[in-house]
Amino acid sequence: MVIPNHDFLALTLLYPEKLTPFEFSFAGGRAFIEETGVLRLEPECSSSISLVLSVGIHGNETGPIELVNGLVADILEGRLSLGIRLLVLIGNPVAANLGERFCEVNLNRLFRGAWQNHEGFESLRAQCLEKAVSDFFEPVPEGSAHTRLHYDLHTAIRGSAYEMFAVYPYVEEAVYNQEQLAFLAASGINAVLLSHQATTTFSYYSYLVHGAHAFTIELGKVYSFGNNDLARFSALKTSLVSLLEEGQFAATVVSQMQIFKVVDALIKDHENYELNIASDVKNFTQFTQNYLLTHSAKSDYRIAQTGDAIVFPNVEVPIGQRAGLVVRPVSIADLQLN
Ligand SMILES: O=C(O)CCC(=O)N[C@@H](CCC(=O)O)C(=O)O
Ligand SMILES: [Zn+2]
Repeated sequence: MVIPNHDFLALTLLYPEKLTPFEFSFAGGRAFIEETGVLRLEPECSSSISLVLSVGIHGNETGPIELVNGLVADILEGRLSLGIRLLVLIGNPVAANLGERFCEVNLNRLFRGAWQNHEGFESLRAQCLEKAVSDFFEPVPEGSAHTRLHYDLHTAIRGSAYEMFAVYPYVEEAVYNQEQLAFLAASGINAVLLSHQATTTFSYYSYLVHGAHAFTIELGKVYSFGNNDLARFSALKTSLVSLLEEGQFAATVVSQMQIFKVVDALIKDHENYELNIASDVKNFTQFTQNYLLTHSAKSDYRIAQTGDAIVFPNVEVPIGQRAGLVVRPVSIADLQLN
């Protein structure tokens, strides 16, 4: 059996919950469907890079799914010659079929075993995705000369003043990887948000548990299937093609990237929690000191310093979860790079 029409996305959406594993050969390697939405591609040649490309962790974030599905078809049809190990994951096919961010619970809050506190499809899926990543990285010992990578591609609910940006998972020692930042810059990523704490996101899981260079990458605003302008991802596509074919990291100067640190996480603390911004306010919109950003029966949040900005504002979350981040620009010259 092969993937009909080499369309991994169509097969995944046809069998959104379960798929019997199968394997087949393609020019230059062997392909393994391990589960629905889980495709491992092993090149014939030896490789010192293992890359996880995950998309659709939020089901309605379709642009990255279409981008990566095109790359898979290019590999299977011989237009792209695979030179590295690759695991492609379509995260939440059930929610993708519904055009929803998630069904019962946000999948990107369920990693590092947090799925054990929940039931339903997303809980099972987080467990399945963790296993897929563990199995994929297992043959390449951590700390060897082998590079483990995980790029988790998303799109944001709102537009962004920096259209494409990456979330750098929390790094306790605050030393950031220059080669990865240069790769992101060459891929059209304009800004990087330095995470301030441990989380239960997919990229943080791969960083913490598997020692991978791992990032959540936001590729502009969310659109439904068929309505994405894939030309907007052309810089990322070019970088990914040279990584997939030659194992080379595209690079450009990082000095143009805007770096942000997190000042505060806004936690929804009451049913009537309000964000004092219009629905079309973009990510990275800045405020002046003392601006009343959030209000609830339990708390008020005022901007501490002019220039502080909002990212990921969203009050449609359960009480206790993040309703946004307040971030502050920092100079890249002040970061410790290795
Ligand atoms: O646009 C939004 O409000 C959310 C976009 C999104 O899904 N972002 C990720 C970020 C994950 C991270 O912090 O690494 C998420 O909220 O899961
Ligand atoms: Zn997302």
